[in-house]
This record gives sequence, C-alpha cells and structure tokens, in this order.
Amino acid sequence: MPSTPAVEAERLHKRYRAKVAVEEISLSVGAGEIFGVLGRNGAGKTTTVEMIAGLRRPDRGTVRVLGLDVRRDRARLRQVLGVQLQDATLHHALTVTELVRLYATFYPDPVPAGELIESVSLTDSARTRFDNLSGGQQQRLSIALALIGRPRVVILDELTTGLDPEARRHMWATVEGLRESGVTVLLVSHAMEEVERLCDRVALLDAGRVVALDSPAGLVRRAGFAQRVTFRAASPVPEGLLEGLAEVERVRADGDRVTVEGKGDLLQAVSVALVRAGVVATETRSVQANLDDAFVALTGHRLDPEEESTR
Ligand SMILES: Nc1ncnc2c1ncn2[C@@H]1O[C@H](COP(=O)(O)OP(=O)(O)OP(=O)(O)O)[C@@H](O)[C@H]1O
Repeated sequence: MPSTPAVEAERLHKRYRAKVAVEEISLSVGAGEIFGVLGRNGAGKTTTVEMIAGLRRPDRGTVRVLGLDVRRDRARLRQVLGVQLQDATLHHALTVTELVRLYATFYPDPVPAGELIESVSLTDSARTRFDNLSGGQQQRLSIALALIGRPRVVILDELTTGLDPEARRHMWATVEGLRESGVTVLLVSHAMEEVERLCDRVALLDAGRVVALDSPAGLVRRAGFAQRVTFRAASPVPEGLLEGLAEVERVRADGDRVTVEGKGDLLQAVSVALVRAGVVATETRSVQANLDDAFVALTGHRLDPEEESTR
C-alpha cells in the first residue's frame, strides 16, 4: 500500500440530537482499492461517507482524502473527489446532455460529454429529461456526474438499490472499469452480493462502529463459517464414512436428510465417498458461507432483517 492512503478517517463520531449515528469509525483506504462499507439500514454508512466527503462535520475525528483535510482544503478536494450520494438533487427539467455540460463547467479538464454519456450507456437517452429517465438510467447518470472531473477517489452510495438485475450488472461493470483505470472507490452498500463481487476490502458497520474489516473472503473465513452440503440418502450412510474425510467438520442427520459442514472441496469429497460406498444421494445442494453468515457471527443479526426469519 502506498505511503499516503487515498482516504484516512480517524475516530469519527457524529450525533444527531439524541441519536448517535456514528460512535467511532476509523478507516484507511489504499490508492486504487475498491473499498466497501457494508451494514444494515441505519448503521451509519451514509453519515460516515458524508463526513469523508466533507459534506458533514464530524463532532470528533479527522478525515484526509489524498492527504487533503476535507474541511479546510475544500477547493482542492473538489478536483480529486467525485461523490454520488443517495437522493442526489439534480435539476430534473434538464436533459442528460444539458446536465453533463452544466457539471463539466465545474472542472478544468472534464471528460467530454459524449464520451462520458457513452461510458454509462446513456447515448440513446442523451436528449431525455432527467425526470423521464428510468431509475437505473438516473443512477447511471449520477455516477457519470461523479466521474466527470476525472476524480482519483469516488464515493458511491447505494449504487444499485432499486435497480433490476440487468441494470445492476451494468453498474457493476462500470465500477470494475474504474478499478482498471486506477480510481479509488468507496462503495456504500447493504447488498452483500455486490460487495462480495466488487470490493477488495470491506468494513462491516453495525450501530456506528466497524465490527470487522478485511477482504470479503477473509471476513467469511474469520467468521469461522463452513460450507454446507445437504442431501437425501436413499440408503443409510455407513457410520464414520463422512466424518473420516479431511474436508468434513460436522455431520448431522435428520431422517434421510443429511447435512455436512466442512471446508475445501466438500461437495466433491462427499460425493465421491458416497459413490464408493454405494449410497445414492438425491437433492444434493452445496451452499457456501457468505458475508451475511459472517455478519450474523459477528453481530448476532442478519444484514437483511427481512431474511431473519427465513434462514
Ligand atoms: N439528519 C439526520 N437527523 C437525525 N438523525 C439522522 C439524520 N441522518 C441520519 N440519522 C440517523 O442516524 C442513523 C444512521 O443513519 P445513516 O443514514 O448514516 O445510516 P445508513 O447506514 O446509511 O442507513 P441507510 O442505509 O438507511 O441510509 C440512523 O438511525 C438515522 O435515522
């Protein structure tokens, strides 16, 4: 990691009247990283990135972006930092091209309008008013506007909330393109799939604190979670057969339904052992532990409260 981090936030604290939104948060993001800030609604994600962007004053703590003090060096910050926040208030009566041209006037060397619009696949809608764009198109435009000044650091808040699967994949490709051009991305999300796919490292936030910070794979590992293979056995599984495999940590049987937890290539190990023992397995499923499982291990609750009762 280079000596000057792209983003360095130390011991941030923010209270709104009686409500402490951010208790104490410290983050250091390396240049060129895609860094995820993941947590449930209300965990303090938006407040944190607003303080990092210099848009909200922390009650305590400091923030530097590319070595700049975000409160004191605002003019210089504006030239290196692009921000796409939730509920961006844009001029709704302007067309895509008009908005891009307006924002271009804020920067010394803006990306040419046509190129920028093309990069977020809005060329066919260039003459459409903001109001008449779909949700996904509005999101893509707000990202384009965050990128117009060729920023070296970009903050994206709830990138794909409310988008359909195709628009979401499109947005992910846009972020992957940023990685290729060396831009540092701070990505706020409560969608673990998005974070797992895009981010080099992730800070898990809960109740205004960082509860864990690691690569997505590292977080899942640190939570001590296993892969699970489940199947129905047509005949009894010989005792000790699965327990003896190096990949297996735990075996549970409930009638003919067997659940095996373990590591490595568990599915293959279990399948081969069953075939060799002449046991026919049906309805075989393999599930890998994910960030949501890690979040449960660390905080005691799921990322998506609606899923709490269904898993
Ligand atoms: N301007 C405000 N005034 C009072 N309380 C606020 C304000 N902004 C946020 N809060 C509260 O502070 C807490 C953290 O909010 P914040 O928006 O930072 O969380 P978040 O993790 O980004 O959530 P979401 O995903 O819902 O945006 C929440 O309880 C929220 O209700």
